[in-house]
Amino acid sequence: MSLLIKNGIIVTMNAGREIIQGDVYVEGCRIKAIGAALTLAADKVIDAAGQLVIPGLVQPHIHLCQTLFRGQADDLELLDWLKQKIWPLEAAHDAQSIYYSALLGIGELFKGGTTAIVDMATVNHTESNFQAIYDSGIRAVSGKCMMDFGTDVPPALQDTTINALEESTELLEKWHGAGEGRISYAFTPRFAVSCTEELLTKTVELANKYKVAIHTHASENRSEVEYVQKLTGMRNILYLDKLGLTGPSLILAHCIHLTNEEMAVLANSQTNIVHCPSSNLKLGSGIAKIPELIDQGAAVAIAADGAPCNNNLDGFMEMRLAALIQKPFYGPTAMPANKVFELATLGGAKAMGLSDQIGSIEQGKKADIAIVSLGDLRTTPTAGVSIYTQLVYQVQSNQVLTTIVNGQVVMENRQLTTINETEVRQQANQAVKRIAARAETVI
Ligand SMILES: Nc1nc2[nH]cnc2c(=O)[nH]1
Repeated sequence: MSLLIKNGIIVTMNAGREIIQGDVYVEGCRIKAIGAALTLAADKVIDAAGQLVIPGLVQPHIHLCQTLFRGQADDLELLDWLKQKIWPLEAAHDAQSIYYSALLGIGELFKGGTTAIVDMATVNHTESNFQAIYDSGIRAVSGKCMMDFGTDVPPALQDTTINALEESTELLEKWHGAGEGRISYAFTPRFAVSCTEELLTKTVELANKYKVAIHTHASENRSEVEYVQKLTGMRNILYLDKLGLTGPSLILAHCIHLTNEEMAVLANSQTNIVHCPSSNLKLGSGIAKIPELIDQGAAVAIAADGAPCNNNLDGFMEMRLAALIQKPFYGPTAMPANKVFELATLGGAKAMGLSDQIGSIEQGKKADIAIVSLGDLRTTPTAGVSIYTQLVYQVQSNQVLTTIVNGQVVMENRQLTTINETEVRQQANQAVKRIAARAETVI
């Protein structure tokens, strides 16, 4: 299958950050040629005249299993939000509800131009989560959430250490590399609050053995950090570092409450930090010191987190917020639009360990692309306006017309092609009622 995207404004994000007026030719899953007026025949031609052709957004911290809980857990701080709402709801999931929760999330992500994610599933029915990832066509790193500790964790979500690791390894063996390499496995211990030292240590051993990533939450909330300090006698990041949970194959969500020493550890080890501005504001967690981390050379990406702490999975909203929230602290020059767009594309690709595959539109890279209309009042005028300004401050996700992952068109003219939107909405509405009845949580 070949695809020719014609006459677009191609925001390449290549090393020279070239913006090229022209065409992108895709063969199979890869970008084969970029240039003005390519004369290659293709199975399918998309006219992108006057539209932006951008690398798909990469969001390396999502909880697809939580999409079904959107709107059901407002106005709580992290640990109460987990204990009172999210854990009981996750514990009440069944295989079918996970499947539709994931498809609901992925459909929303495609409609907002996100082509790749790192996802933390829940403890049970992880197969269904992977099945939805597989069926939808999204590029994803995902893993079974592991928890083996904590009095407030519902029994249904608490594994033994050995069980958490064995089940994760079985899933890895089945799903790592599936979908022609579109799917990767990551070990995903939830956070230091609900994982024993043994689980974390063995996770590192297994991740090294299988050469896969580890994804976890870290230093998101003040009480979380205090709890870990009480438990271990150490600051959270220093504890994770001691156990081997820092470095380029680590993807740490949030990283808000950090000492200078912890910031240096993260930057020097090239640990991937995923900034989730909406979630951090909504849960009242705080504001990560992203400009300082960037100045120290840290690896930073941007993501929406799960639906119940956001309540959207919208990469454009996250970019805008990531730019705006730092300016009162660091001044208006902090987080310029071109830098923010870089974090949302190349930064995410790096976090996923896929810098050589995605994050930019370059010959030989995987065809993960979004086509964005500028034909909207909010993106007018265009003359003299930086493309990055448009993308970060003005474009809204409903201006994404077409989304392509691995050369497959997963949304065209705002119609999803791999997901039946009507069915997913119906199933999601039914499933959430089932879960409510089981969860004994007021929904
Ligand atoms: N935002 C967020 N933080 C967490 N920390 C541990 N679990 C979670 C979760 O599900 N969401």
